[in-house]
Amino acid sequence: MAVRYELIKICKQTGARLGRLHTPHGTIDTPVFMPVGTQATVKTMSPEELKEMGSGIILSNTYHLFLRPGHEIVKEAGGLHGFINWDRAILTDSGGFQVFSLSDLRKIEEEGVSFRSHLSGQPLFISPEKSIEIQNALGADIIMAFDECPPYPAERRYVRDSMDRTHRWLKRCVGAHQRPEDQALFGIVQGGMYKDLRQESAKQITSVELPGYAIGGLSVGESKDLMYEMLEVTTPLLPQNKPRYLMGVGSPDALVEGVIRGVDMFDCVLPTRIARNGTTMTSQGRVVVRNAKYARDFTPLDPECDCYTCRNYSRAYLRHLIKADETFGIRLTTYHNLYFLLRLMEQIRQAILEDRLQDFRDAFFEKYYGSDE
Ligand SMILES: C=CCOC(=O)Nc1nc2cc3[nH]c(NC)nc3cc2c(=O)[nH]1
Ligand SMILES: [Zn+2]
Repeated sequence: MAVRYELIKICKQTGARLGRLHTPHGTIDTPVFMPVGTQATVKTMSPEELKEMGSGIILSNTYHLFLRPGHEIVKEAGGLHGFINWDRAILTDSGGFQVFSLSDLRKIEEEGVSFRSHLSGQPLFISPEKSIEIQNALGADIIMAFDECPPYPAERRYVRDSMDRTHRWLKRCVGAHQRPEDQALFGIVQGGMYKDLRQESAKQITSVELPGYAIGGLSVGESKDLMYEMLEVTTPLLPQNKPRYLMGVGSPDALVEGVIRGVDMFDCVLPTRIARNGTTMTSQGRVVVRNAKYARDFTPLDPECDCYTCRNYSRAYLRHLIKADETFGIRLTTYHNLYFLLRLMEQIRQAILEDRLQDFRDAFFEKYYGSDE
């Protein structure tokens, strides 16, 4: 079995799950936040720093690596693990979402998706079989089925036709997968913002026996309340003994609320993306450290954080580096933001263990958002 999920405990206050994900590259405690390394690197972080902050699994994007350097080169390097010198777990997406969101899409049809490279403009084509071929070459421990994430908002008819095709594509992915014993293929539930379609998609996707299931089509511009509503009708239909992965979600509130609604795995570019413009997440809420008010603030970024950044540097220094566009500055804010989210997940896991996740949520929201959101 490539990837095995072990359910450890269910929080009596919320129903949230504490688990362990056993993979060929180590065991990961869940709920887990996965740093995103789009082009085979978590921007500005070394593998050693990611290990130091406790990350056991990172994400890389199939679309980007297919375009550059090409999956054959990565395969010759020994797969992604050899290429990036990371001996812990890796998850790759199927390329679906990036094709729709990055390239100038030409056509979606039963066979696959035609598009132009956002780098060279050259016409390209990805099918479920091609996506699996690329992911088999990249060698990630967890790979994703090729799906369509419908735009938001979208007509019911469009969502229904798209999700039916995603179900047909899943079967083609299973058929094309060459290494199921080494790489765990996850299916992806769709259904847009239509509760009945979500339930039907969950039933269709879970009718295919797989090591894990993802909840797609969310965090695409809908309100958080609508996203939570869709989670509430979807996760109860997913098998308890398999991991649930909510893609593209990573703000502190959405992580806590997602765990409370039965999600085990998350990924998001937010912490690394906002770090690059000097915005950080701290125990007292967001601190935009590039703001003038921090020019003479010689205190740590987050007084409650024991990360490398907070132990060694002041807000004034971080502000200076960011303003001066010094690379070291975004390394320090990136390190802290990732550390903050990984520590938040640790606190969430502890709260589940002690059956007090709702209390933790309320206290955390009060401190981070200043009001009970
Ligand atoms: C990324 C891991 C594996 O995902 C896939 O291979 N396909 C896929 N990716 C998504 C990514 C998303 N990001 C957001 N918001 C930032 N929403 C997303 C929705 C999807 C989705 O429906 N499908
Ligand atoms: Zn810190």
